[in-house]
Amino acid sequence: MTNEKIITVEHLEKTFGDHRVLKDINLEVNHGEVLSIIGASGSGKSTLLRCINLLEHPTNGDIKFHQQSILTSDFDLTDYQAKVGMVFQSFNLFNNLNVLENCMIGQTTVLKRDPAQAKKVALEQLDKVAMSPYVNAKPAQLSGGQKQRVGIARAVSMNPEVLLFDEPTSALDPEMVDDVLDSMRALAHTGLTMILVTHEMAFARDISDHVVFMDQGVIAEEGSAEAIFTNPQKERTQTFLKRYLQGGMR
Ligand SMILES: Nc1ncnc2c1ncn2[C@@H]1O[C@H](COP(=O)(O)OP(=O)(O)OP(=O)(O)O)[C@@H](O)[C@H]1O
Repeated sequence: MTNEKIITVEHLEKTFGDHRVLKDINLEVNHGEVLSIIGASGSGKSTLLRCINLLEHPTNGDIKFHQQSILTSDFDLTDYQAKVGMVFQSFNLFNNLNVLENCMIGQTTVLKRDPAQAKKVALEQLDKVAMSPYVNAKPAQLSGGQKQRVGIARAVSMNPEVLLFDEPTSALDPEMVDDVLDSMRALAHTGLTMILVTHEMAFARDISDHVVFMDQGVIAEEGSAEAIFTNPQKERTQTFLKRYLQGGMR
């Protein structure tokens, strides 16, 4: 990890109708950092992540990528969304394409890589998530965990600077979760900058450099994984984590 800021969120607000979902969010993510965003359901975690890659447009405030606002009219959104990839809870694979094609299409259309190069990269990344035997399979033939590992291989094939994960294991059967977490752990060890929204507390504690606890649209507490999980200062954080422990923390 370095002190080079990749993403900076300043006074971010997001409102849906008259529902203020995000209130004055401020955040910095450094190169090589793994940031986990935790918090109760509905606290605004996914909305924050979706604002960071502009799947949602912020109502107020700013988001900077390498110190440059991503909200200006001349900002190259396609380029940004290639550099800041996303792994979705619901996989978002193309059902009519096979596994290999799913991992090639962004490379050939957005990055303009030639198909041979795109295939080489896709096969390397599929191998890393143990999906090489399934290159010709269609998504419908795969388990949820397998689909998510393809989702990770597809995202990494784009050679992103930052990878966002929006609850990547919450749609999976419990026995599939560990394989996906192992793939994410391996990625974190490569030094990739990662921001994840997760309900997997033990995993977040294990791999995060920085943890943000959200409550009702605000960052209620943030700090190192050690500080948040072993010595939370705010009562809201303590209550949230206690509830998780009682529910059987993974
Ligand atoms: N497109 C939308 N239109 C209206 N309200 C929305 C929209 N997206 C999110 N919300 C609302 O914003 C609030 C925060 O949702 P969000 O999905 O960000 O929470 P979360 O912390 O990620 O929750 P979970 O852990 O359950 O996924 C919720 O009340 C949700 O209903």
